[in-house]
Amino acid sequence: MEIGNTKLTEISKPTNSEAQISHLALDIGGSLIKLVYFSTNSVDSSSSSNESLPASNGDRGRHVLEGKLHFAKFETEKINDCIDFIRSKQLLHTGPQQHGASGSAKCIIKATGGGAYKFPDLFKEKLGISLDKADEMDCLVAGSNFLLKAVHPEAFTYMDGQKEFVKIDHDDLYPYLLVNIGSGVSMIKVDGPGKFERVSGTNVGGGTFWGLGKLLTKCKNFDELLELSHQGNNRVIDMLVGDIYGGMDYTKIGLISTAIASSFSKVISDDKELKDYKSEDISRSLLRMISNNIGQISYLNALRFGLKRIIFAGFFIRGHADTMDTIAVAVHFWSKGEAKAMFLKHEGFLGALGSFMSYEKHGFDDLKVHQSVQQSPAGDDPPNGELNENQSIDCSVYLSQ
Ligand SMILES: Nc1ncnc2c1ncn2[C@@H]1O[C@H](COP(=O)(O)OP(=O)(O)O)[C@@H](O)[C@H]1O
Ligand SMILES: CC(C)(COP(=O)(O)O)[C@@H](O)C(=O)NCCC(=O)O
Repeated sequence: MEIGNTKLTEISKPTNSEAQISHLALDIGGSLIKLVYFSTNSVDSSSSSNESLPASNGDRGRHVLEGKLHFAKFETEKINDCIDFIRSKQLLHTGPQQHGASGSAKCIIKATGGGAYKFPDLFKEKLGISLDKADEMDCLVAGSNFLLKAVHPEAFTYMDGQKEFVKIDHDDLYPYLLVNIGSGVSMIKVDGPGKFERVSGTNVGGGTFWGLGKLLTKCKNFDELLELSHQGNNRVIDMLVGDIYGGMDYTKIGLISTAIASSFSKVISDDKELKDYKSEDISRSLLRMISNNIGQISYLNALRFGLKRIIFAGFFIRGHADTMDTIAVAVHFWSKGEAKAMFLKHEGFLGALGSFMSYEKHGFDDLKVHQSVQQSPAGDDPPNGELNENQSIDCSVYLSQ
């Protein structure tokens, strides 16, 4: 299936049997840098590679590269690790160059996110590359549409600890609400390819969870904080409806006794200090507070525009059961089951994928990317049951001659 017309430059032929890496694109966010790059073993030639692909009339006479899309991420504060990675993987060796120009032509890499504005000099100085900026919202939407249309299994619902993959009907994809939970949160109404409006956002996002968590616990990294929340009990910190109503539900307004009436409020009446609370409990309360709040604001925005499908993405989610459960329950509760929360396997890479695909608008060749994509390996989740958002994607890149 053709997903986009991507204009990139030609890729130099491999000199050995090693994978050739090319077409690097970046999303440099407030918290994390995300990389997407393509690698191939087979560089064609129109004849040989085309034979191995489902030949449609429009594909005849094109060069075809079969390979994989790879994903990687780094903390933005450790940007030098990212630069070392790009250097060590030789991600720039076969990167985009001006068509017809010599190897010494300017090396340009597509980049989105705030860091594309903040760090151009660093990339120039350390790697000799220029960052070509792609708009963050454009990229998020392009990446989301790509994943929803071309990758299966990718989108799933999560309810009562069960994830269920959803095959999306291409004719029934739009409109939907895209909620990207990064450092902050953007809510985007998507009406079609490249047709969207950022309708809302909130500054209480993934960065808030990590920032407050770092202050209130001894956690040294995000994953540790997230992991702790698994073992925590938020009832120690949060005031529940039952705490206020003597153990009873408030049935008239639809609140059961175990619903959180007020996040963190139990600590007010406790004669305790921060050190007396377990990090596990703090982490869990924090995670539920932030996730529930985002779920509720998302639902309200879906309601504003009559949207039934809400796609949640961004690295805050991390395929984490409690996060997804809280968001899904919030959407279900507030919409009385009318709206559905959906999540993505490659949740954190929407911007980077969109950045990758944005070469079409600024390249020099008429190179087209057809992403006939399967998961690699075929749709299996890793044995520990965790969703592996870093899983590579098999695909084919078609270059017009
Ligand atoms: N290793 C990590 N370090 C920091 N934050 C992480 C990490 N993994 C996940 N996160 C969460 O993901 C958020 C960033 O998500 P992301 O979609 O990459 O947004 P941004 O583009 O703002 O960097 C962080 O605010 C934090 O909640
Ligand atoms: C400014 C941002 C688009 C930057 O994206 P991020 O790095 O957080 O992924 C995002 O943080 C955001 O939408 N913040 C919410 C701002 C608001 O609507 O109040």
